[in-house]
Amino acid sequence: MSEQLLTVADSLKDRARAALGSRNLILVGLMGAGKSSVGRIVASQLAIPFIDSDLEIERVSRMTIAELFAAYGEQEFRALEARVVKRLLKSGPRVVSTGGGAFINDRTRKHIKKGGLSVWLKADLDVLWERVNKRDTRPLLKTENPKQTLEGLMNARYPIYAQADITVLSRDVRKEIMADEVLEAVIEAQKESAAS
Ligand SMILES: Nc1ncnc2c1ncn2[C@@H]1O[C@H](COP(=O)(O)OP(=O)(O)OP(=O)(O)O)[C@@H](O)[C@H]1O
Ligand SMILES: O=C(O)C1=C[C@@H](O)[C@@H](O)[C@H](O)C1
Ligand SMILES: [Mg+2]
Repeated sequence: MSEQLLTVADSLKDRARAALGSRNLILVGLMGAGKSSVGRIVASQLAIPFIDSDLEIERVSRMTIAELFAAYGEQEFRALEARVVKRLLKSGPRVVSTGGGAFINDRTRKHIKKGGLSVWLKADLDVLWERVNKRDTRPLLKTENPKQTLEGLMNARYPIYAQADITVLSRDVRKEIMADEVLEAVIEAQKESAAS
């Protein structure tokens, strides 16, 4: 990388870090959108802690998400998710990647709206399907036609994800590029809110 390009990359991180301040950055969106993998890179670029709410739920419960769904059902899982997300957002700055249904739950969405800047990683069906069909760990997709189920979730959830502060299109490009686009969007959002 040339010296000039290095400077541009550094200033992107620095400017995004300054724009975020002490707020949390919370990634929302459907399964496979890249919340966990892109979130981890964004946190490392900003040099702030990264936490994945699904992993935190598994850590505190000492069960996998699939086990939690099987043992207690989705409603109990959502109640636990709401408590965990609320706690994770108590202090900042952090990057918090949420589970796909977190922002859809009214209680959890309130915690997210109050707890920082939310970013929806929005992807189309084929991108999501290409990514999620490789693993069968997601309880909501254990259906006869998981691609159709995913499409149904998109239709039901996209109007709600659209309430996030920022939307970034999650495409078939390298995760590092997606992370840079999130940083750029954070800077833009701060400029817009300062101007209004
Ligand atoms: N930009 C990308 N390019 C290629 N592969 C990607 C990209 N983003 C994510 N992936 C891959 O897609 C899969 C799903 O990504 P990830 O786990 O980050 O999604 P998620 O939004 O956290 O999903 P979930 O809601 O199920 O936790 C992973 O295997 C990841 O490596
Ligand atoms: O989209 C969803 O509702 C979910 C997504 C995953 O991240 C997990 O939180 C769980 O499998 C539920
Ligand atoms: Mg994830």
